[in-house]
Amino acid sequence: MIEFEHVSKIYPGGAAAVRDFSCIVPSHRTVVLVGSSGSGKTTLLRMVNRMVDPTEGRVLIDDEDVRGMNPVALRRSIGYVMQHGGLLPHRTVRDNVATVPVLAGASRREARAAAGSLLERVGLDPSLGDRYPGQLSGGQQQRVGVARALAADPNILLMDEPFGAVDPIVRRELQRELLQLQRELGKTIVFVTHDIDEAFLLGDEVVVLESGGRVAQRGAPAEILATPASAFVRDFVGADRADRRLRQVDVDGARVAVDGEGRPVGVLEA
Ligand SMILES: Nc1ncnc2c1ncn2[C@@H]1O[C@H](COP(=O)(O)OP(=O)(O)OP(=O)(O)O)[C@@H](O)[C@H]1O
Repeated sequence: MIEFEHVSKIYPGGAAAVRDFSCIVPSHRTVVLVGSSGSGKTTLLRMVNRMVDPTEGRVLIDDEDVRGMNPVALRRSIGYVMQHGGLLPHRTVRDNVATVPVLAGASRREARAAAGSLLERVGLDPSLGDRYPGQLSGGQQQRVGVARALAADPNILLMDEPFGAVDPIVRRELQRELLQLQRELGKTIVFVTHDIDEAFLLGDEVVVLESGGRVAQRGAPAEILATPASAFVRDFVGADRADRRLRQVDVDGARVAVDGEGRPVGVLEA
């Protein structure tokens, strides 16, 4: 479990990036922080692995204040996936995935062998392990980023817009694969995005942020969609969007769901 307890962050000479934010991320669940640019999402995420220390408040992992933990050991024990993969360009894919386990004391041989099965797990042919990151597509690089984050078998995964830089079709694929992985692995995931559809797809709980890390609303996706807490949330989640406003029409005895513009989107089951 991760707990943000009244955290604030004021960067030197800057306004508050985050002000008095509290949130609990239960173990084995996915919490998505969603908000527009500058709402403090990355700052919050980095408080968990101490890449940023809050100016006020505390972050606890399983009831232990991260501030008392060694930052290097902490970072090695938490998986972190960044928007552009963050891969080391001069190391092969296999060595990129093996880096953290080797730093943590695994033998190079063991770690490289484990890297092969991790690549398979994220849907890559292990033969790609001998390439350099620059020789992979954007989607493949992001998969390697996920494999690398999983390499030390962390309980916690931090994901910062991990699928932001790939085209919509590959993005959809990566999202589906993450859902499948999460069903198998049950990590505690904090996922940052500015894409509300991605948030609704992946989050057990979604936290909608306004600027300064202010919580506009939190809850299960269906709750937020059904009862937006403010005009800001209603607008942000597109509650009035035609593709969100479904209704049922009867066609030849079948119940068909159509969107706000009357386009059919599916058939309702009995
Ligand atoms: N190192 C820093 N020094 C000063 N100000 C910073 C620093 N990092 C972030 N900020 C400011 O803090 C605010 C929140 O930034 P943050 O990166 O957390 O937002 P974000 O929601 O992740 O945005 P984006 O979606 O654009 O990545 C912004 O106003 C940003 O300019």
